Amino acid sequence: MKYKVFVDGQEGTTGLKIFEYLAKLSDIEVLRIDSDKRKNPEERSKFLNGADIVFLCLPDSAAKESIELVKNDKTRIINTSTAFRTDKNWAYGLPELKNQREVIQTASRVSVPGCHATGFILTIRPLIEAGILPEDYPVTCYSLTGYSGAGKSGIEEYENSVLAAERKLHVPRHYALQHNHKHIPEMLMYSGLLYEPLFTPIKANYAQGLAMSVPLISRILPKNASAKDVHEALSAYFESERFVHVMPYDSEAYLDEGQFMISECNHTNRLEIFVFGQEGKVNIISRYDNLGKGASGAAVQNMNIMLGLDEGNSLVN
Ligand SMILES: NC(=O)C1=CN([C@@H]2O[C@H](COP(=O)(O)OP(=O)(O)OC[C@H]3O[C@@H](n4cnc5c(N)ncnc54)[C@H](OP(=O)(O)O)[C@@H]3O)[C@@H](O)[C@H]2O)C=CC1
Ligand SMILES: CC(=O)N[C@@H](CCC(=O)OP(=O)(O)O)C(=O)O
Repeated sequence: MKYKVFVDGQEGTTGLKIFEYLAKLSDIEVLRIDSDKRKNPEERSKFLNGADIVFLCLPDSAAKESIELVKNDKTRIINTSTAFRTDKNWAYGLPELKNQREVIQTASRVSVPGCHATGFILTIRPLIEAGILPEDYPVTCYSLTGYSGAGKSGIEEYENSVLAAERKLHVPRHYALQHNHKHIPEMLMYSGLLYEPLFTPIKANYAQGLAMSVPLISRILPKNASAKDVHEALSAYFESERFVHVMPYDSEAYLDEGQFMISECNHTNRLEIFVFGQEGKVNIISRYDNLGKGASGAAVQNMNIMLGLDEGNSLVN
């Protein structure tokens, strides 16, 4: 028997990428809604209720509408938007967190983590659990991302040369400077921190690839923990993970003339964590594809877990 899968938002950035992954799977029958009816609630309702698994790849408001349209107990939902990530009735789809795989396996509602939140939580939570980072540490972090994270309209701004020139988009931009980025609530809830991190995202003129950087200062860590201690704790936590890899300590060999390469995980579901450090200063950088482990890849990984399939199905090249 094949599982029936419907992608609500099939023509958007995340939806299209999920389709690419699903096309490689033989256990899946993809249900396709007519393009001109894709926003018609009545038509969507038939697909939503006829599927075993639904991916919601929609703006928050439309995702909430889809949930209202599901009238049975059978359809299991994977939502890529921010709408339900801190809702206790939804499982948080980050299987690399301790015991989270088991939660996802049996859940009927799973939220795919936000792209910035993914690298942040995977950096902070293991360090708190290892007793290296106190839960009240005043964490700051910044993330450099490609513009595809902004969806169709955001991509259009950058790829339409007239619009891009008008808005001077050739240079990087800080945003959410009022400390109001939509990922902060989930970053707080799942990192184990007591207080919100001070988070600054930066969007730049390239399509794909994200690097989340978290600096730490040893002298305010318990036992003056060093970069090497941080590296050891993260390596132990992710030791047996397939998609999260802690790279060799102080990985000069992975730099290009001393400079970090953001896009090396593009078109994969891989997330790589680097720890750099010197004289009591620790810099942890995770890099991944915002459309891979930051969105569509993570969504498909969750589906594989929910259906009891091999977790890497269609995700490993
Ligand atoms: N891009 C990324 O890197 C990431 C995105 N996300 C989240 O995933 C969700 C989807 O994002 P993304 O794919 O980038 O967004 P896009 O804007 O690229 O795509 C959204 C799709 O939803 C469709 N849509 C809008 N309203 C409705 C509706 N009422 N009924 C049915 N379809 C509708 C749009 O239609 P139309 O084709 O007419 O525009 C579009 O095809 C968002 O909530 C986003 O925040 C999450 C992680 C990363
Ligand atoms: C470049 C860009 O604009 N990125 C988006 C995040 C993309 C993402 O992860 O959005 P969801 O929370 O909806 O999943 C942003 O920072 O708002």
